Amino acid sequence: MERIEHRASSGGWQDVYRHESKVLGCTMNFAAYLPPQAKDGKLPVVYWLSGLTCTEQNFITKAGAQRYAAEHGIIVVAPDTSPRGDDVADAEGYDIGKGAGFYVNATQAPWSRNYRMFDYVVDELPALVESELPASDRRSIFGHSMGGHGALVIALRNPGRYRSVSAFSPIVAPSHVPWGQKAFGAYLGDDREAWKAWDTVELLGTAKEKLPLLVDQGDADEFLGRELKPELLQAAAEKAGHPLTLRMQPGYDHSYYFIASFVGDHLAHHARALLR
Ligand SMILES: N[C@@H](CCC(=O)N[C@@H](CSC=O)C(=O)NCC(=O)O)C(=O)O
Repeated sequence: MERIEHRASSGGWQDVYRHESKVLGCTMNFAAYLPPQAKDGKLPVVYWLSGLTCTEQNFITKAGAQRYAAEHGIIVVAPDTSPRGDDVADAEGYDIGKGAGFYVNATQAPWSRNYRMFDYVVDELPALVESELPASDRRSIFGHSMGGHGALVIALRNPGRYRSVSAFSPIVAPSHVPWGQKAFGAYLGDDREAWKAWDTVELLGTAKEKLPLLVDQGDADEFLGRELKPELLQAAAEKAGHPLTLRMQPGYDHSYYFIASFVGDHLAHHARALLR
């Protein structure tokens, strides 16, 4: 892999790397914040998954996470949100195609050729990070909106792989909301049974590991009633006896101003799990 950005930040380094992804069949960028402690040995890693329209840049330039990662001594890795490049399938609209990979493994043409973000985030990216950076195999995961959905689904489908999970304004029931129905119909096809394996509220009923979920949701979020529906997560967690801390945050919208306001709490949550 090649380092394409290298900036001093909070005593460490905010880097961006470029590499050839075998899983996605294209060239990908990902961001990695290396705190000052990284010069002394391997550190745990928190993976951040961004939302619709994002690249690896949104989180590193808007969330202000570097100072908290430096305080705790954890690496933060933020991948792009879809495969990229001129040969990769795309479609009209910000909520499908490039920038909208939904962290699934697509089964339908033309998407199935490149859109395998689940395998990329779960396997290929950590293998690369843990071999090329001073990173251990202690992992946590969090994300926002489409990326919050991705973080929750990935943690629930991979018991034992992550020490903690959290989300900002996640799409908790993609099978039941317009963003998810559009993406899943395209990437996974019309059989709604196949969608259940990629839907947090469905997965909670059969989860093998009761990893506690931390979720922050702004009550002034413009997508709250139509796309996010945290009440469905609350009901599913209660029914399954799955530990959930759902914090409704008064006055906050869907933006990175919201994420920046609480990212310190989320990194403290992950540091407690990763460093004990
Ligand atoms: N109206 C926007 C819709 C896209 C948007 O709001 N994207 C969010 C994530 S939404 C769910 O995944 C985002 O993180 N945007 C990037 C940012 O830096 O704020 C549009 O049309 O673009």
